[in-house]
Amino acid sequence: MALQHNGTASKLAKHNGETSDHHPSTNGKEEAEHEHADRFTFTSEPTLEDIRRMQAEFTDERNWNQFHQPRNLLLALVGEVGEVSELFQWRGEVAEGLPDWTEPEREHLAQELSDVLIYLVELAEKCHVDLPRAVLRKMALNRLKYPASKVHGSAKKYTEYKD
Ligand SMILES: Nc1ccn([C@H]2C[C@H](O)[C@@H](COP(=O)(O)OP(=O)(O)OP(=O)(O)O)O2)c(=O)n1
Repeated sequence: MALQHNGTASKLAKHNGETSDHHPSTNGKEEAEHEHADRFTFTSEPTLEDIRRMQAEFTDERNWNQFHQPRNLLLALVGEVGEVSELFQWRGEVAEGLPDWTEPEREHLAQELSDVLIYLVELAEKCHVDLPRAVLRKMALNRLKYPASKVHGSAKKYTEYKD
């Protein structure tokens, strides 16, 4: 299912029995503060492993594995990030949900972000990084580096905190 830009996908995901990621919090107040009634959510599939497998099938069918070494994939990834940047270029700040964007513009963005994800997943595969596991480890590190009680409401980098 295509991802949608407003509450629709969120409601649809919930309607389908899917729930968004839940991170346990220590008390109900914190929970209430973090609760965003209409926060956008993804559908749960395909997983990153599904995407890895589908892209592997795509490249195998075309005998393109010979071109998909880590460095080439990194360059392809950066190129696609550039294409995402082009869509935002010269527009000024853009509000969440991209309210002023046309449907073709939204679809173009969805395609370019998908290209980024596809190359990112394949780069991780070719570097033998188990991306879903790695992101859990990294998020755990981020939580340690930026304790909510210490940094709440501040966007300073962790090196800027005196302690
Ligand atoms: N050697 C290639 C070429 C393409 N693709 C796949 C992965 C990307 O999802 C998409 C990239 O295709 P293009 O290079 O044609 O880039 P765009 O789709 O962004 O087209 P354009 O550059 O015209 O916007 O196709 C791939 O895996 N390996």
